Amino acid sequence: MKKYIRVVGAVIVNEQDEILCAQRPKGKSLPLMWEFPGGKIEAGEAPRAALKRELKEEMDCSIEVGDKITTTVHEYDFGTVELTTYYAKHLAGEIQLLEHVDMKWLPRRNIDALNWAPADIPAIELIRDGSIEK
Ligand SMILES: Nc1nc2c([nH]c(=O)n2[C@H]2C[C@H](O)[C@@H](COP(=O)(O)OP(=O)(O)OP(=O)(O)O)O2)c(=O)[nH]1
Repeated sequence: MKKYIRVVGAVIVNEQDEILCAQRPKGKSLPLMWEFPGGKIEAGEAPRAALKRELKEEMDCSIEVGDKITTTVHEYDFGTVELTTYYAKHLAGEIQLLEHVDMKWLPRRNIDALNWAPADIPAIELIRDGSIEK
């Protein structure tokens, strides 16, 4: 059976209604694709706590986690990813790229212009269309 991987992603919105997009490194799964910062939920961990931990580890910043956007399940060749996205606010700490190769703040209406990881597409459409308030 395929690995089932529970992942959380932070949709960080700034005061200009731009969204933080992060580019994955070359040497890992989904090389150079764009994603929301975040990662795997550890055993026994609450999803929002996992998101805060991952943002500290990947970008050395602290966030406030807000409303859930959506949960989607996508089958990759390396496993099945269940991705849950949450709106979040950047609270403190200059964003560092400790795991990503690039980042962009994109206006909400333009976020579908990047080459997103396939699991992210339903969330991207909801965010772009503003179906969920931040
Ligand atoms: N953080 C994050 N991961 C995503 C998104 N979309 C998506 O398909 N994923 C996938 C990529 C990875 O396979 C998995 C996230 O796990 P991770 O970030 O801890 O994994 P990784 O491949 O970088 O690291 P590793 O397992 O090789 O140590 O979920 C997303 O928007 N954000």
